[in-house]
Amino acid sequence: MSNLYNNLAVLACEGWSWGCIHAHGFAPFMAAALAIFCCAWWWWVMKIPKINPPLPPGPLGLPIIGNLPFIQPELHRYFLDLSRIYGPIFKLRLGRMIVIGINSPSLANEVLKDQDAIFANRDSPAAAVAGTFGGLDIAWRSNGPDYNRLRKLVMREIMSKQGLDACYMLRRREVRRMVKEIHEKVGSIVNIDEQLSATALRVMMSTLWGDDPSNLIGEERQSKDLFELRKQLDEFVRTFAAPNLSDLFPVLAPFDIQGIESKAKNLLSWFYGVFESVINNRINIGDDGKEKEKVSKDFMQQLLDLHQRGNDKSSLSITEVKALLLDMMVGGTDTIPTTAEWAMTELLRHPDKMAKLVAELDMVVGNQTVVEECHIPKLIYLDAVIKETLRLHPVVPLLLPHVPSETSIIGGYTIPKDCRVFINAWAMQRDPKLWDDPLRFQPERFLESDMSYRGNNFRYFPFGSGRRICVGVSMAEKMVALLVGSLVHSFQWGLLEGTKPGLEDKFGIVLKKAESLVAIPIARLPNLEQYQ
Ligand code: HEM
Repeated sequence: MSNLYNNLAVLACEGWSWGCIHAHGFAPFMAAALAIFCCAWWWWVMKIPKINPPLPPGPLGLPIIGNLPFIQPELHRYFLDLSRIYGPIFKLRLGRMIVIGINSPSLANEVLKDQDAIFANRDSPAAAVAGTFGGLDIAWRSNGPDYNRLRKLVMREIMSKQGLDACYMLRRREVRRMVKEIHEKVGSIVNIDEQLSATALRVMMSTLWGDDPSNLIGEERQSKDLFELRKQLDEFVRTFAAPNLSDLFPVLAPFDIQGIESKAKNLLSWFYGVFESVINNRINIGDDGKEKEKVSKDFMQQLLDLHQRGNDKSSLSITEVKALLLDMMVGGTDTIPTTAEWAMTELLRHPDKMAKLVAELDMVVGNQTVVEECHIPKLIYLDAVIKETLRLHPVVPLLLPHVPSETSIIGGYTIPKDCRVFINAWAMQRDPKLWDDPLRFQPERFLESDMSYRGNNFRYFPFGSGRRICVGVSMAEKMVALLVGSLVHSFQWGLLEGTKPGLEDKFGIVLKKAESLVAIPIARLPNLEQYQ
């Protein structure tokens, strides 16, 4: 986003300096232009229809572009600052788009619970339409019967306990591979971010389609390997996050001035190629009875089973299968490792909490075996550590934008149909009015509480709430616990002399750490086999 703002700033400054240099000859012209501009502004402000009840308060913008030039790139902080000035509900205008910011549990409750059916819509940005098979996935699909069908299928068949249990061995294999890789580096500096990101990507790939990811792409392995996939995924997310003039000024949409839609299409066809070859591979394997037996029930198999149900209500088209694969890959590959990295950061900053977690792991898991998913329900302190991490560092800080399907009233203000509503979970989860000593990392606050990830309490909802709550909650819960539990159980972690990991974040679709976490591992477990 900052690029656009920088460009706007540069344009403004260039225009200004040009005006100054040539000021002599152009003074009357400039005065006339200024007068016309003021009239246009006045006309524009007056022409805004008076709505009753009014729109929420917010900063006054410029004609046509609205508040666009004044937006700060760290949106979660900027929205908090605005709510300090204008109150817990405020409005911005970006070109034709109205943005509503929400920063109080009672208003979040109105949007995500009382009026959930109205606010459960999404309006796919132009890049999402181009980049997700026309918005056929879950994340960008408008609310309605098709969305409900797709979501129910995924929740019932894939994210259910049985669905997730069916591919546990695939998750386990990749986590064990990470532990082995780190063990080869004991005593030296390890980039925890790199280890977690590579593992999460492998986990997502093997969970999605089972095989060893490096063998996936067959002959094209050299060019489309894991790193290429990572690069393309990053590019995909960047393309979505880029502010697009087509969204702010729909009249410009046919021209795709920034080339964002065509880039999204190119990326899509790259992923399309990968999925196509994986699906064909799978269908071929499926033809061979013997091979079929070997294939674990990964997501791909489960989705293809749904596809093969033909015209049944619960069937999926092959395009929907691909759109869902992309959704899962984008949804899971950044959020999970980023959360695990934040948890490790907080633990390394708080040796007393780390010691408590080590004690719990030693008691529940012991030192003769390794952390397995069956241990997770007994690891109460680990659960509290992850909950506290997601309170302070919710990786999707403003949720995804909710779009009302009809004009409605929230907090006594009119919220127009089709505007974008951003709910600042990050700010609420750090609000001193809602939490004692909110900036302190204190997992113990979750030991006595019944707060869950299900979005039933609007002081704490890192996965969102209502119909649009994250579909990957159960998978994320298992994966983050397995990753953090395995890192802490297998190694004792030290920091470089005189350093302490920082807490600075950088805003994006996923709120990441500004600097990667590095630390030095020492093996804790007695048997070499525990690292194989
Ligand atoms: C720590 C990990 C994760 C966090 C904190 C997280 C958080 C979120 C949040 C806040 C939303 C938006 C909810 C809303 O708009 O109200 C969301 C949506 C979504 N997430 Fe996650 N997520 C995580 C992991 C995952 C995983 C592992 C997957 C899939 C494998 C996933 C797939 C999705 C999808 C498809 C949506 C769109 C749901 C819809 O629009 O109906 N997420 N997630």
